[in-house]
Amino acid sequence: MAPLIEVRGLAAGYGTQEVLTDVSFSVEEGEFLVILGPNGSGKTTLVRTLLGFVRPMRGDVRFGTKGLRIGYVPQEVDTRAQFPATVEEVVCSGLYTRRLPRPEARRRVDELLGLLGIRDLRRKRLDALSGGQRQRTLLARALVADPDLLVLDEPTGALDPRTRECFYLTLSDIKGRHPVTVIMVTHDVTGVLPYVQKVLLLDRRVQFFGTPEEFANQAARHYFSHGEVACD
Ligand SMILES: Nc1ncnc2c1ncn2[C@@H]1O[C@H](COP(=O)(O)OP(=O)(O)OP(=O)(O)O)[C@@H](O)[C@H]1O
Repeated sequence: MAPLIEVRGLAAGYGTQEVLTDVSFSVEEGEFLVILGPNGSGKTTLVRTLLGFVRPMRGDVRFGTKGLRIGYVPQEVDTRAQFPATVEEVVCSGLYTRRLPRPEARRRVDELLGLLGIRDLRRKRLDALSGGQRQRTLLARALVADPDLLVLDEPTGALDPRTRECFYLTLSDIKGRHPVTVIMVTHDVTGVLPYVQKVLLLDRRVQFFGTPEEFANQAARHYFSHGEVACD
């Protein structure tokens, strides 16, 4: 069977500036891939290229399935910004493109609120939540449309280690119930490794691509010795 996503010889960037060079890797259906790398190494650029927001300069991104449904949680920019919508409204907005009958939409929103442990917060405004609660809301919004692929760009950046662990556990639980492929960018190297099947270490080019076990044996020492984990 063809991989869900296959990236071959990809070069991408902005204007004439090439940020990514010769990037190749693949993601199988149902896998959890984590993208690691120092600040400015091109992780967000790679994610934005996969999503079609940045056009490849060379090479290509191939999807094994047509009409793939994608849920996306972008990098959090301003955690204190005013956001006058409730948790329920934000989660519901993930269904705008789905044209579901109202009872079905309500059922899905309620299921996700329950799964992510934020049902009690449904009438609260997004800007009145803690970082962890807000990330759960955004994850629920991405999941409510039942995506085949979930793309998360540093979803745990603002979370303390315990809340982060909780986030990964919730994600694993959801992956156990819904067959979803996950691609996640993070600086939390040690925390995320137990939950993933593949690791991509990026520094404008692919420095490593393989299993977490291979990463721990071959690449992690090099990565830590360069102090990259310090950016976390
Ligand atoms: N919209 C843009 N226009 C021009 N250059 C950009 C743009 N976005 C990112 N860049 C540049 O591309 C390079 C890679 O940035 P990118 O955000 O992909 O890295 P990153 O690995 O996600 O970084 P971080 O870990 O800090 O989030 C940087 O040099 C950045 O300045």
